[in-house]
Amino acid sequence: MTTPSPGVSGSLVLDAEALYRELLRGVRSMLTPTTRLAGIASGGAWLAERLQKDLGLEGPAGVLSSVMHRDDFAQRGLSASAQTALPFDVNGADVLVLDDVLYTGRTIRAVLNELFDYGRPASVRLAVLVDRGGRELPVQADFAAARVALPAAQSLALARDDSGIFQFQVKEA
Ligand SMILES: O=P(O)(O)OC[C@H]1O[C@H](OP(=O)(O)OP(=O)(O)O)[C@H](O)[C@@H]1O
Ligand SMILES: O=c1cc[nH]c(=O)[nH]1
Repeated sequence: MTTPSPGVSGSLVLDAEALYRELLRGVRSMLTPTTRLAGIASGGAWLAERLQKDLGLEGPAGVLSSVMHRDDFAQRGLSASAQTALPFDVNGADVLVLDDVLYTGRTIRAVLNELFDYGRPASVRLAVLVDRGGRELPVQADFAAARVALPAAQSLALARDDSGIFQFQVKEA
């Protein structure tokens, strides 16, 4: 699955800032007056925070942690990543979940469980910077700024430099 997208060319060249601009465009087109943003810790939380500002939305974006519902909790245990913080009533909310990378879909399954611990949203949608394929669960993004086929031996994570500019870090597993 490889779809040419802004910021993606050749084997693997990802311009995270170009992808962010594409994500901003996509999320803007998805917004309704009742949409609430919630980013998945940690990469998705930075994204949601920046989108919240760039879209001129009031208050902080929500943060969702996958930690308590991960299916590999027994191996990983509690990590130091951010805790869930949802500055809105989840009951009846239209939640737009943000993440940097969608891979197996296991993180999304875990954060949906986390979200539903806080209430019963009216709707939940998902927007990501990169869908790298490799799904192990029936999960899909409503919007992906790029779709690339990445070898299982590589991992991709969003990072920020000191001035807040996004970069992708590609690591060999
Ligand atoms: O679809 P999946 O196979 O679950 O993978 C995608 C998740 O993996 C990465 O998070 P990671 O757990 O590495 O944490 P991080 O955001 O703190 O880097 C990424 O940020 C996604 O949240
Ligand atoms: O629940 C989860 C989330 C991400 N990755 C996993 O292996 N399990």
